[in-house]
Amino acid sequence: MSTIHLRKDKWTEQQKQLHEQVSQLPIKILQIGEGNFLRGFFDWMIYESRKQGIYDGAIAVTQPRLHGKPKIEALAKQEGAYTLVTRGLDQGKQVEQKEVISVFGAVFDPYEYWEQFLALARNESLRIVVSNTTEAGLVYREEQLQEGVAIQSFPGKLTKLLYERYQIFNGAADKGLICLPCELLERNGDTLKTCVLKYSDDWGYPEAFKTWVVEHNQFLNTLVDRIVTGYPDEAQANAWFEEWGYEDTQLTTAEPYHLWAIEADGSQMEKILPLQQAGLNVHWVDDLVPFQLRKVRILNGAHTLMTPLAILHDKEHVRETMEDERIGAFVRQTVEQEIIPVMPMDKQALQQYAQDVYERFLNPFIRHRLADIAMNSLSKFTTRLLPNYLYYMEQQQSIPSGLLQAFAGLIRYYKVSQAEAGQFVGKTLSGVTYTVRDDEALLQEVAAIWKQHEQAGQSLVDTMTELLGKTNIWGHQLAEKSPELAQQLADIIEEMEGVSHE
Ligand SMILES: NC(=O)c1ccc[n+]([C@@H]2O[C@H](COP(=O)([O-])OP(=O)(O)OC[C@H]3O[C@@H](n4cnc5c(N)ncnc54)[C@H](O)[C@@H]3O)[C@@H](O)[C@H]2O)c1
Ligand SMILES: O=P(O)(O)OC[C@@H](O)[C@@H](O)[C@H](O)[C@H](O)CO
Repeated sequence: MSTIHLRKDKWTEQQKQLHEQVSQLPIKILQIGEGNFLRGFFDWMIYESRKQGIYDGAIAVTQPRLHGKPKIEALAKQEGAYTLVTRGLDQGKQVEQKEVISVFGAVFDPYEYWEQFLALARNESLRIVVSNTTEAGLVYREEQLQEGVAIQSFPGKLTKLLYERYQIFNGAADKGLICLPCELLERNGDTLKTCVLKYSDDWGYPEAFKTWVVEHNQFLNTLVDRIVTGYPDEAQANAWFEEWGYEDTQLTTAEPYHLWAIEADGSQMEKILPLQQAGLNVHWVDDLVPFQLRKVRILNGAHTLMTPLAILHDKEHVRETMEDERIGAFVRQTVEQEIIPVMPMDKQALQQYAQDVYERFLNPFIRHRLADIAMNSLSKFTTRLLPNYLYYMEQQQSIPSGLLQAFAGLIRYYKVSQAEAGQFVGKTLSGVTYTVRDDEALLQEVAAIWKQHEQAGQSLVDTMTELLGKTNIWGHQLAEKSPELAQQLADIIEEMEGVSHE
């Protein structure tokens, strides 16, 4: 069967027209991240705005990691066009909508085409930089600046791009960019700005440049919310391809619900990015914190809570996990009794939000793979659940048993060994192999610690103590901060494994 770009006869007239136009439009947006989420969220929003004739820019999309090359190449091969299927319940009504999205005016690998990346700096139309590189990608990591060699990290690449732009336009006030990071980190815009300034210091960029960065560029704090489930299972994908008359390796699926809260002056921003005008659920707000706390702690917190444990129990999807009597109840109880009580907000509204979230998790049309959610679980646990755990301990003077259980699940999930270069595998409680995706250096560290337990006979408690001592993972010296934790985790893991105590 032919791929999507070879069967435009199967597209609607509007889709064909918008696709033909996109290569003629000025590039107004640089997108760092080719993943499912941005394609099912931001790119869809731009497409919706284009459809209504209220946005006339194209996006240059690049991948944030060297090894994302195959994906960006696959997207480029199909002329940047891909299918998005939105399925689920929308205000109680069942909806299923299929759209060929076409918003990319350039699709390229920035590592191979570094000059093309830097050339974006001199593009006068460029206004926005949008990113989603997961929490692991929005970090500062020391890097050397080498002439002609691509910067590895996302914030590093952005710094270099901004510096080029600053030089080309002599620090013109109107040439600053607006960054819209979508990474689920609290105050993601502030974090990005801090990284840019740190790289500027490292690379000896002048103070005047840093002033320009701060005064004439915007690093907006944003909070995204939409469950984007990516490529569906093979049977569903094949059934659709049969029906549509073309194949699409970049097909992605999403729920109808979407929300984007952005800390910015909406009256100004809508002139540049008319998202509210397009009828999208976008909120320009003065204070993102309430949106942030509610969503990251409850929705993402619940995902982070359930994922390692559910995978260890051979579950594959969120819905079946929520439907599982034991794990489903564990998730609800932990959210309601350990997460919500320590949040400084109206508890009743939070409990209602949690109920809505469970409904979204139970969406019968969505198959949200735990394996996808599991990516970079170490940093997610550290940013989403660990602060909650520590705060609960301090505030309530007791152990939050659900969060502790989730912590033990996380650590047991990371009982990995290196299968081949860059690939780390673990085994579920019933012995099924799974692959863990996380920062390679961290995985190596964790695998080395588990190896001492597995092969050198180190006790489980000592192994836990060593793991808890890793401040680079937890941001705290947990072994010292909470001396009893190693024993508690070891007990839970032993119980999980079915090892009886003497
Ligand atoms: N899929 C969703 O429903 C959804 C919704 C909201 C937020 N998110 C966030 O998006 C992330 C997952 O993205 P996705 O669903 O598009 O998955 P994906 O696997 O399709 O894409 C992940 C993207 O992040 C990049 N990435 C991963 N690790 C990185 C690292 N260490 N450094 C730099 N880049 C890295 C990948 O190259 C890719 O571009 C999660 O962190 C999640 O919090 C996802
Ligand atoms: O990788 P995470 O944990 O940040 O995100 C996985 C899911 O929690 C995430 O994809 C949610 O579905 C999304 O954040 C909903 O808005």
